[in-house]
Amino acid sequence: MSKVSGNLFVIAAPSGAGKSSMIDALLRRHRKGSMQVSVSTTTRKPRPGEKDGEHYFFVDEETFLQQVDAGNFYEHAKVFDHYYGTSRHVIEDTLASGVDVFLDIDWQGARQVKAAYPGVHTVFILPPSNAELERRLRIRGQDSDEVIARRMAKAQHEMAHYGEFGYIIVNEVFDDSVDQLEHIVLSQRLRRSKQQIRYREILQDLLAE
Ligand SMILES: Nc1nc2c(ncn2[C@@H]2O[C@H](COP(=O)(O)OP(=O)(O)O)[C@@H](O)[C@H]2O)c(=O)[nH]1
Ligand SMILES: Nc1ncnc2c1ncn2[C@@H]1O[C@H](COP(=O)(O)OP(=O)(O)O)[C@@H](O)[C@H]1O
Repeated sequence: MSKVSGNLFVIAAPSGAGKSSMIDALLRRHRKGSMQVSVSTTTRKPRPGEKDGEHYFFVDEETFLQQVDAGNFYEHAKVFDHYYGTSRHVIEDTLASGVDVFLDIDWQGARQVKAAYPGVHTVFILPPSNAELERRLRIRGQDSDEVIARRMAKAQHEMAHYGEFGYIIVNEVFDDSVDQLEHIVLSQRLRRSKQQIRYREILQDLLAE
């Protein structure tokens, strides 16, 4: 029988809640390549320090829409002013190779993935308070006051959809939050491999008769 396939996780959060730091910390705990974050394609411009193919694949709008027409995206959405999409073949090939995949996407993308792939596990990360969210956006030091005010307003839209997610993590104490995320990922992996072993046993019995 084929190898146990990877699990698919959607991880969403308002900007500044700590999602990237948590995913990075989890990947550092599991360096053997058993988990990976999908790199999305976007029409937004790269920020200083962002590398094409590492943070995003940066394309213009025409190229993005051609890729939509060609069916290259597993899901795509316009998030405020820009298009974002998840590459179909990367997801399918990576999962088939037994690696768990994390999608860092917004609530609109999460809805599409749930419809296309009912086995997906969805996680929403919340900050402990609005004041702490704003503080984290400030300590990150990337944005002006105006951009921070915009992100805080966007956060309200994003957080309104928390109820559509299967798991909620309130990222208060950082290491505890990474533990919770790790627990979700590893327990789903164990569940899947147990299931697969059980199927194997049943099939062996059935085919032997
Ligand atoms: N639907 C969808 N959303 C995405 C994708 N990639 C990124 N996003 C979301 O787009 C939003 C903006 O991301 P980004 O431009 O990196 O800005 P920031 O997260 O606000 O710093 C975030 O909510 C991301 O989770 C994708 O492939 N599909
Ligand atoms: N639990 C936490 N307590 C305090 N600071 C945190 C916590 N989690 C993340 N941070 C900090 O908050 C800022 C935003 O985190 P980041 O991972 O960039 O957020 P996101 O990817 O959700 O936009 C970073 O400076 C990060 O170090």
